[in-house]
Amino acid sequence: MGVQEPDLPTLHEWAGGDHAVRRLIDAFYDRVEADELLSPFFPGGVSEHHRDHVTAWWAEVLGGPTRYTDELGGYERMLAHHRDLDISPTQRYRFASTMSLAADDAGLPDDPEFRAAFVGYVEWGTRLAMHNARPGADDLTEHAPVPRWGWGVAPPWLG
Ligand code: HEM
Repeated sequence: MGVQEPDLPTLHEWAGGDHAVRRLIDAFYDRVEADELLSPFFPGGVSEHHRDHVTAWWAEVLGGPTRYTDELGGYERMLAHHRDLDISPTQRYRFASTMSLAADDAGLPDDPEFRAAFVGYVEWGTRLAMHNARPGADDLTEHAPVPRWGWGVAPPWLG
């Protein structure tokens, strides 16, 4: 999974590295904790443990360190966490649009190329999450690599 883009910075580098990804995830879950559609998924709030693990997932997806695969259980652990969550289309959309707002909160680069790649992954990932979360689903992809997202059709403007 993932397009080889050897001459380009990774999305992780462009975003500002691990610290920027952590700022994104904190901004996102701070909003989730206050959201009437999303907070019920996280009774008692979103733990440090969860924030750290999801940061590792995102850093890896964006082309950074592979800690989620190497130390945290990889795709299979992510899949296990979404099984049977029963995510509605309205909740999926709220999740995706909240990620976009969190990217602003966290001061991630706002160039159109980065944001297009970012929301492309958010749209893809949330739709897969909703699919994987159907109660009793028995047709899921059980094993896969953690995805590595790229710039797609609009690479960064490097002058
Ligand atoms: C781009 C989309 C998504 C990504 C990248 C993502 C990523 C992850 C990851 C990596 C975990 C496991 C964390 C760990 O290892 O401990 C997780 C858990 C979880 N996700 Fe997602 N997720 C996405 C979409 C969603 C959506 C749309 C919802 C609900 C609206 C959701 C709700 C949850 C919940 C409630 C857990 C924790 C479940 C538990 O602790 O048992 N996720 N997510």
